[in-house]
Amino acid sequence: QLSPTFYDTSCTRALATIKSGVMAAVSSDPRMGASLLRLHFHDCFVQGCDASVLLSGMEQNALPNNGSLRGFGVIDSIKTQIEAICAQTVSCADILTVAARDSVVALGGPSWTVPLGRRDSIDANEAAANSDLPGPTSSRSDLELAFSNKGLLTVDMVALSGAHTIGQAQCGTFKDRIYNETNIDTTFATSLRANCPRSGGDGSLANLDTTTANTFDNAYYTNLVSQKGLLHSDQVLFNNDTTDNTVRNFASNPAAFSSAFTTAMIKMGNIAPKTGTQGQIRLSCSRVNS
Ligand code: HEM
Ligand SMILES: [Ca+2]
Ligand SMILES: [Ca+2]
Repeated sequence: QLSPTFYDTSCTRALATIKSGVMAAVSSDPRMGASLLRLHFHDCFVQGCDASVLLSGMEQNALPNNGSLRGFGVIDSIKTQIEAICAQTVSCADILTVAARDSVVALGGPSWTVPLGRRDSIDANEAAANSDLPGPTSSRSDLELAFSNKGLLTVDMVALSGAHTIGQAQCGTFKDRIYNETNIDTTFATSLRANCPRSGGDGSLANLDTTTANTFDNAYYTNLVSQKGLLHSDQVLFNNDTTDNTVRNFASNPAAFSSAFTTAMIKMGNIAPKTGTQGQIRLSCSRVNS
C-alpha cells in the first residue's frame, strides 16, 4: 500500500532534493525531462515500478531500451545526494517516479501527488522488456493489448501517449512511416526526409512533437489530427478508428488531457510495486546491494 506521505518523517527533504536535481538537469538539457519520463514508463512496464531498468546491463540491453534510454546519470546523482541526507531510506523506484512527475512540471505540464513506498528489485528481466514494451510499429490493437496487460485502459493508453509531446526519436523508428505511409502530412514527411535518408542515418533525431518539443502541452493531439504524428504507433491513435474521439477531445480541451494524463500516470506508477519486505532499498541505483 503506497502513500504520498511515506517519507514525511523518515526523509523530510527527499521530495525537494529530487525536484531540485530534476530542475537543474532539465534547465541544462530540456530533453532530459523527456528522457526521465520515458525511463519511468520503461521501468513500470517490466515487472512493475521497481527500478529494474536502472540496473546496469540486463533490461538495458533489450531492443526498446538499448541505445535509446537516457537519464541514468541524473537518477544516480540524485540518489547520491539523498543517501547523504537519509541513508538507505528512499528507493530508486520512488526517486524515478517522482523525477518523472517533476520532469513534466519542469516542462510546463500538470502536477499530481505521487504515492510512495516502492522498494527496489534485486533483479531485472531483459526478455520481459522485449515482450512487454510496445514498439513504434505497433498497431492500435497491439497498443491496447500491451496496456491492458498492465491493467491500463484504452483511454489511459491514449493519454499516456501524450508524453510524446516532448522529446525525440531516432530516424530508424519512423523511417518506414515517412517513406511508405499515406496517412501523413506531405510537407511534414518531406521535411523529415532531409535528416532521415532512405538508407543510413538511423540514429539521427527528430522531435516527436513538431511544434513544441520542449513544452508539455496537448500539441501531440493537434498534430495527430493534422496527420503529423511522428511514429506509426502515434498516428494509429487517429486513423478513422475507435480512439479518434478521445484524440479530438484532448486536442481541443487541454484540461481534459491534463486530467486524463495525471490519472493515468498515477495508475502506471502503481503497477506491481514491491512493498514491505520485498526487494531492497538500493544504495546505488545501478546495482543491487552486495
Ligand atoms: C504507446 C506506446 C509507446 C510506444 C510504441 C513508444 C515508442 C517510443 C519510441 C520508439 C521512442 C523513440 C526512442 C528512440 O528513438 O530513441 C519514444 C520516445 C519517447 N517516449 Fe514513447 N512510446 C510509447 C508510450 C510512451 C509512454 C506511455 C510514455 C510516458 C508516459 C512515453 C514517453 C516517451 C518520451 C518522453 C520519449 C522521448 C524520450 C527522449 O527524448 O529521450 N512513451 N517512444
Ligand atoms: Ca521495472
Ligand atoms: Ca509539446
